[in-house]
Amino acid sequence: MPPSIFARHSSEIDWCEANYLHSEYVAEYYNTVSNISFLLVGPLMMYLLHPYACRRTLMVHGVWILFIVIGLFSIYYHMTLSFFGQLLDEISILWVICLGYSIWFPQTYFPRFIRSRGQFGLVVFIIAVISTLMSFVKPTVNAYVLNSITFHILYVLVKEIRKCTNQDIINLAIVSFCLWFVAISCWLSDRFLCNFWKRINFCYLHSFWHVFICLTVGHVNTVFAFFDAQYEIPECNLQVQYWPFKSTRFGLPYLAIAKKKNKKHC
Ligand SMILES: CCCCCCCC/C=C\CCCCCCCC(=O)N[C@@H](CO)[C@H](O)/C=C/CCCCCCCCCCCCC
Ligand SMILES: [Ca+2]
Ligand SMILES: [Zn+2]
Repeated sequence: MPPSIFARHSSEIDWCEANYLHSEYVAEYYNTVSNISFLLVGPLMMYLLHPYACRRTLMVHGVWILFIVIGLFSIYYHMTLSFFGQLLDEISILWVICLGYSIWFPQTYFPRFIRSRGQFGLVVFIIAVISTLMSFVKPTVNAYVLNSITFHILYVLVKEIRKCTNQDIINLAIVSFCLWFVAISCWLSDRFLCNFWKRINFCYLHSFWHVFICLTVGHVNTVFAFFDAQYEIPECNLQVQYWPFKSTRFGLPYLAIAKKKNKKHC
């Protein structure tokens, strides 16, 4: 009988960190614990982006709720290394990317046959359903396909940054790129250079990936939310602020809507 998809180690991927070293219940301890970053950043971004979400769409909160879900599924996956955990982790990433695209993908790049953001969202939804079904076909390639979507995000980012004159946003885009570069280097290195890391007894790069990709998403989201707000809610006064030190450029960035007189707030 084939092993159950819920069985421990039924996933075909085993990350570099040694298994069951710190607990008999948790396969990869640091890879599991590092997902706390998703559970912290998700609710915090929901709180910080509430004024923007009220003005633009409450679906923005959906992205961060799914972000928390990624963290929870990733905890389950690294605790068990089960095939079911792997699929939950990857499918939740797919859906948060799709929701992100349907909210923030700039209208100027919509294909010609699409006439509104609603139609675009429907097309993205259909692609998400088809991709979810396809993710069962060859699960080993899922993570690579998901990572390659980043190149399309980068392409759109570069096109928008070329038109941008706001130096804060340009800096934020550069920081986002650097964070992503560190994140993907950790992911690839953990995947392909594990023997080297084992030799120097440092097998924690996948947990670093969790933290850096979490920070990348917080940063790049602020850049796309800024572009989007310029197009979609031009009447609003936009400001990039940082948590917890509002007036510095250090911390977690978010898009704030500066209050204007005679405008209704939710
Ligand atoms: C118009 C653009 C909209 C942009 C929306 C971007 C929304 C991205 C949201 C969330 C992605 C979070 C991914 C976290 C993964 C955590 C779980 C994990 O580690 N899973 C691994 C197994 O444990 C698995 O192997 C990873 C698979 C690949 C994930 C690919 C993530 C792509 C993230 C894109 C980030 C944008 C970078 C932009 C660079 C400047
Ligand atoms: Ca392992
Ligand atoms: Zn992971």
